[in-house]
Amino acid sequence: MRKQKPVKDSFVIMTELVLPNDTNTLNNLMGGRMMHLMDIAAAIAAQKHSNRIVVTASVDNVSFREGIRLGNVVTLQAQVTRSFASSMEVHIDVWAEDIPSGTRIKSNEAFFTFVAVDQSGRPIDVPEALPETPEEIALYEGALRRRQLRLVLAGRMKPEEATELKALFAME
Ligand SMILES: CCCCCCCCCCCCCCCC(=O)SCCNC(=O)CCNC(=O)[C@H](O)C(C)(C)COP(=O)(O)OP(=O)(O)OC[C@H]1O[C@@H](n2cnc3c(N)ncnc32)[C@H](O)[C@@H]1OP(=O)(O)O
Repeated sequence: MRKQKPVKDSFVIMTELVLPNDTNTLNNLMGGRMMHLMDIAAAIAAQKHSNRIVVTASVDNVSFREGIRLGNVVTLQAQVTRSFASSMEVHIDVWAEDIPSGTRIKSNEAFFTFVAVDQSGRPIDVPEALPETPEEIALYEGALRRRQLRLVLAGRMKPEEATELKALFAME
């Protein structure tokens, strides 16, 4: 039987200060720099779940809703939502805080997929993920649908095999 682990055991919180080297000419945090931070935080969550080396397989849509300013404190919170055979979906929330004014805004969120690999880079099975809270259960239940969508978009699944997606769009 596959080992089981509560999703909360993978929780990661990472805090960074936006410095001049991280910004564009408008003093906003550059998107690529933010993606880098998100990749690291989400990868650590996947490693905590799998106790394995992980590689980033894909990143779902990331929209930059609000610019993050020079001097802001960026907080990233990542947690595994569900695991499949060797892959894990990780949800990540990004917050920006301006400490002098006491304001804190949610900048963006995203889903990353990581694959656990052995020393030769071959995919290897990971523990099952157990959601407990209502929020964790909602993310767990949506994960199969999101997996099918990203695999179809990556050309790794035929649309007709995406049963969860078909059910979503099925008309009475
Ligand atoms: C020694 C330890 C030190 C630790 C110290 C601490 C470090 C502190 C942390 C810092 C960590 C930084 C982490 C950065 C991590 C990178 O940036 S890694 C670099 C970027 N990523 C890569 O180079 C990955 C390159 N791609 C690959 O290696 C292979 O395509 C993959 C992803 C392993 C898949 O291999 P494959 O042979 O195609 O395998 P296949 O059996 O078809 O699929 C395996 C799984 O991948 C899934 N998959 C494949 N493609 C996709 C896709 N496009 N979308 C979603 N899922 C996919 C499949 O659905 C399948 O899932 P399961 O059904 O098994 O659950």
